[in-house]
Amino acid sequence: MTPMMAQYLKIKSDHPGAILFYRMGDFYEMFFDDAVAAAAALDIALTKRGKHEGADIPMCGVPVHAAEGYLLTLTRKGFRVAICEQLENPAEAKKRGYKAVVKRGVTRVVTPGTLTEDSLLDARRHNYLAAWAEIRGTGALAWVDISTGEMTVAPCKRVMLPHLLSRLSPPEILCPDALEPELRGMAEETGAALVPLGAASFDSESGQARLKALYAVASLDAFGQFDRVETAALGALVNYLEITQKGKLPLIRPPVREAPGGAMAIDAATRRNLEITQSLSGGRNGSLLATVDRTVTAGGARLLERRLSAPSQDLAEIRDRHDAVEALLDNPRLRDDLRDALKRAPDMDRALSRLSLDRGGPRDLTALRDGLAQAGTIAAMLPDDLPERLVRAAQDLLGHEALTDLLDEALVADPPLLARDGGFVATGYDTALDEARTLRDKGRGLIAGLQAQYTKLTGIGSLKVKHNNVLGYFVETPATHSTRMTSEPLTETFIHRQTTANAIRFTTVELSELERGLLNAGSHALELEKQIFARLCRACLDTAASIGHAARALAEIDLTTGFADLAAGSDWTRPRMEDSRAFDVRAGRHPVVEAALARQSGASFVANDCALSAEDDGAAICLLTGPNMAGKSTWLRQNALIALLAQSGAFVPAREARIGTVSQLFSRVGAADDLARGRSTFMVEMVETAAILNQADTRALVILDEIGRGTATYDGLSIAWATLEHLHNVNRCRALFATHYHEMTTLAEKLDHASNATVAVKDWEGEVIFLHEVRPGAADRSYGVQVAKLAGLPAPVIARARQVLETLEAGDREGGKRAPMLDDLPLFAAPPPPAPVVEKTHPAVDRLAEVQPDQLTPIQALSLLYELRGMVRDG
Ligand SMILES: Nc1ncnc2c1ncn2[C@@H]1O[C@H](COP(=O)(O)OP(=O)(O)OP(=O)(O)O)[C@@H](O)[C@H]1O
Repeated sequence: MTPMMAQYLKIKSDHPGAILFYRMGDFYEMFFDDAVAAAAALDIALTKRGKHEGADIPMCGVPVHAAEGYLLTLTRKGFRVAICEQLENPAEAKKRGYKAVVKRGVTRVVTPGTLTEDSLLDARRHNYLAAWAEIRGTGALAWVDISTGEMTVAPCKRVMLPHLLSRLSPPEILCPDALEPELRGMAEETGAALVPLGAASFDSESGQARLKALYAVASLDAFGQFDRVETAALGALVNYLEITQKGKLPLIRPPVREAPGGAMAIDAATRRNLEITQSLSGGRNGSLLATVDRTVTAGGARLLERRLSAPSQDLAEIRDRHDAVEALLDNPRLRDDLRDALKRAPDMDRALSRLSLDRGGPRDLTALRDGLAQAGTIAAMLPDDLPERLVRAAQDLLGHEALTDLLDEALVADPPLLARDGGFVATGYDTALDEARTLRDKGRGLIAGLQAQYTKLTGIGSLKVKHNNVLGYFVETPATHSTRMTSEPLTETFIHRQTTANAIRFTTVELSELERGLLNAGSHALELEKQIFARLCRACLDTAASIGHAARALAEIDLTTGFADLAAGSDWTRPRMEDSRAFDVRAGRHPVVEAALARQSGASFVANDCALSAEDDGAAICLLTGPNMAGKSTWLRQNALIALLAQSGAFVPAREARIGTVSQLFSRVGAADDLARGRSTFMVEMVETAAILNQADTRALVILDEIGRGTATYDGLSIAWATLEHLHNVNRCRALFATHYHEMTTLAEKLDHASNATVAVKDWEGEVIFLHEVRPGAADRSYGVQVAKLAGLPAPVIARARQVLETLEAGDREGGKRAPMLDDLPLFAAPPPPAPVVEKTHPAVDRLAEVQPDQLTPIQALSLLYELRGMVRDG
């Protein structure tokens, strides 16, 4: 075995669960199974290199300069990648002996939850790493976004874990290895990679020690009270970061404990149904988030996603948010100015995080310089008679003059991406650097001057002084001059280096000396720039906490301005929030459907009321019936979204709204297939309904859309019936219930707190016209057949359906004789012949058909002729 392969195998054995990117010069190489897996995942060529134990060693590689793209693909596919770098250059290794292998070591393990590079992240979304801990039946989930430094922990029961995961969608979840089998299915459902760790990672005592060390504090009390299981989850996160970042810990803000009951509870199915951050087709387009997003900064966009994913239940907090939106709504000039200024504020959170991990570049420094300068400008724009929330944000933006002055003085306006090549420190900032640069530039000038000197000496006009990475500086002439150049007296000056097909290359003593001087000056300048870079990074990291506050304040101002802009542009209103169980919306609209209608056809959305206030300790249930396509689902969802938007801090698409805070939001749609989970349509529907009936409290808002439709009519009706009774009598919550079972409308008479509503349509010459108006009362019929006709079902099928429907309805009228009547309808009767296409004939032809020529007098015949001609002329 070669010494290099021995080194590879040793390093690989320390990282069994990751693909090892083994640095060899300008490439990261992969070997053995890693190579096979990576070649398939990355669609690159699999080759071989040497033999191990008699068999070929599979190998593949990616160029270092393009590695980020490949890392992205691998992490998206759920792989972890250990980056193994050369820790010395080959010359240093050679000093140890001819056969010495270059020292290598893993500098970082790239995993889906620990990304920081802009190119690997979506700027407008969070990227969370989560850890689940359990101690004697109590559980806690902790999560951190290392690209922004936010870390949170929440106590959580195991049954509620899927809901929390669906809110955060972390790409990677850590868990104690003993729990892995139980959690695997759950992780797969959320699309996360599950990483089992040994029990030691989750030990609460060591967790506490790790956290204390991280924040350099003697006790965690200053950050709040964390119980054992919460400390265990937080400690596991920190431990994992230590392992993957190889001791270089990112900047992490003190953990925030999310109290149970702080956020409106929304489970995974509800999130899917309401298409809050993702549409049913999977993308962001068509979601509520995409429709209401008017933010102009990445931080603002991330905050919006957080707020919509976890609306508040805290009345004071919600009113506070609305106050701020209202103030900016009333001040359009200020709003426009703020938005213009915010557009120029870079993403400081992510820049800071990269700097803390030594992964930053000069552009991260200028992001902080420009961001903090912009923060100052924005603070100056905010008058101090604004609501408390905005005044507080304005204060957080201030106080960074010293750092901005420093960065301003030290950096050029548009620096290069990497610190490696230098060229980012401004002239005039550091005298030693300026001198080194002058020397370097002078050297370049002198070398350029040599060309003229040598042209004169040789008399060869085409002689050039050139540079490449292999030879450095050299003199080149066309090959035709080779004899002259390699004979006396020119050989006294020119030393031959290389002959190519067309040219011949030389060096000279003078050129080499100048080059050495230039290289020395150049590397000295570079060294100085690197030192300055490190100093500037330290200066930024020393004030990291207050930069973080400024970044958060910018996000808050951006979100508030965005909400105000949305309210102004879309005619939204401030909801009146109460500590009650009111739900009274006047002229409400569905923001996403309204926007889609405006985009597609320019049609306007019909606004509808919803009076669903619950009194005393009773329920408030509205049973909605109405034809297919009338707008039932739209109405149901728009009311859920109005509650969600209101508690997120936004205004709502309605003329007026009075809402008592909602604790839990549930939304279910009957019968959506879930083949991936191997459950039948109906099973899914029932599991989800059961979850609501078991959990909904009196402050919940429940939306059930055609529950029961996935089974036979009578079973479905019975289940829907019993479900509604349970919601009314036991859960006693606010609920909207849409159904096609008209039989259920009688329930409204039987139950005290239930009412009927319907969506109006007009029947016009057998065609259905949708009015989209929700009114009190029950629907008379479904118009399913008419809707089917609109959808283009073949005419014979429609005709047959009408026939069946009439028979069934006749049976109903005669008192439940449904079955016998159906028997009368031969099931396999030949389909009725297609209705003959009746072409409308001209009235003149009809008139002519009536004529009996034998009974006409000549005069009558003549006048008939005139009459017919008249009819034809009139058209
Ligand atoms: N208030 C409204 N104003 C204008 N158009 C509307 C309104 N409500 C719904 N629509 C339009 O009608 C379409 C159908 O609405 P929706 O899906 O809510 O009907 P539905 O009654 O639930 O139908 P089904 O019973 O077949 O599921 C929507 O896609 C939308 O284009």
